[in-house]
Amino acid sequence: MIVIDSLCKVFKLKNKSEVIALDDVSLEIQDGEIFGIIGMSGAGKSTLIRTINRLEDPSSGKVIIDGLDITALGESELRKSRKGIGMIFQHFNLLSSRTVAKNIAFPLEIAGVDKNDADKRIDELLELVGLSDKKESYPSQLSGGQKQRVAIARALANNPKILLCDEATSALDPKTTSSILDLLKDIRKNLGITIVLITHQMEVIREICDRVAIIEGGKIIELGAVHEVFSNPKTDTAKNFVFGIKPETEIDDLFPKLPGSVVLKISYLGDSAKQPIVSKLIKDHSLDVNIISGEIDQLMSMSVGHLTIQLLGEKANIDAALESLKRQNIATEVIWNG
Ligand SMILES: Nc1ncnc2c1ncn2[C@@H]1O[C@H](COP(=O)(O)OP(=O)(O)OP(=O)(O)O)[C@@H](O)[C@H]1O
Repeated sequence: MIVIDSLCKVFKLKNKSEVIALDDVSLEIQDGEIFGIIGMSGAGKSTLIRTINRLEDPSSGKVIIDGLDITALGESELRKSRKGIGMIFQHFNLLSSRTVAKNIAFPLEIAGVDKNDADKRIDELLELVGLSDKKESYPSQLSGGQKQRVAIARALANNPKILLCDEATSALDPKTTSSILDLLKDIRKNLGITIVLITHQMEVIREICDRVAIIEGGKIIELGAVHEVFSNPKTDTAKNFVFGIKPETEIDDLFPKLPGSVVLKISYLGDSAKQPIVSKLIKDHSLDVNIISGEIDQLMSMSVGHLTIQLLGEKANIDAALESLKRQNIATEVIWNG
């Protein structure tokens, strides 16, 4: 388990001013979990993930991995414990003068692994990432997705228990992103390792994460199972990530401003996503329903539906409909009340 306890990071700038990149962050990440950290640019994502292997030293607070306080380690102990943590990056960071095999060999050489054992391990890793035929290629001869596969193989060379992914798919097109995310899912399933990733793409969180933390201004502002955050985002930032950054004025243009009508966003989970919610509203409460927008997100574990609808009818019927949605645990947010 990774325990991040009251972590703060303050960067002191040359002009004597300070930037608070992490502000009292506490988190627990379970073994075998795929944990996502999402935030806008400058929110503190990179700083946070880099404190887990101490590429960045925190100003205060602790990172404890399987009971070992990483923040208290000296250089040589840190080097040893880093073997248990692999990392991949947005721009792959491969050595351009080395072949694929030699890139993967690099951490094995540093760890002093015998040449025969290293060769065997390289072949296993190439098979795992589906690149056995590219063993003698150079990075410049590979596509972005293939480069990230080499980086993943290299990160896994010393059998780490944790894989840190720093915007690992941000430089890739959607199809390649999907194939890399599938590979990460397989790696978790087959090797049981813990994956911590940072991203600014909600699709990444949706496709592979079990839990997500939303970070803003160096603070965790929302944390929970992905389906919980998707079905009931609480902060404006979370809503923006979940619903997409659609200016209110854009939604405003999509419905007639009829007096007495109410416009609401509803989000519903799993089994309720399969219920005929709209037709029940019409039948049970004698309302007319105008559908303004809607989509269903397929998450790792379940589906979450989002609908923006306008209810038209008697006020008492609208109130009763809102009550019944609440009783069914369907998250609702009134965004316009005529
Ligand atoms: N070495 C540094 N020196 C000074 N300030 C820094 C340094 N590294 C990061 N910061 C500042 O700390 C804050 C958090 O930066 P960080 O890179 O962690 O954010 P991020 O969420 O990863 O952003 P992005 O998605 O743009 O990479 C920002 O205000 C950034 O300018």
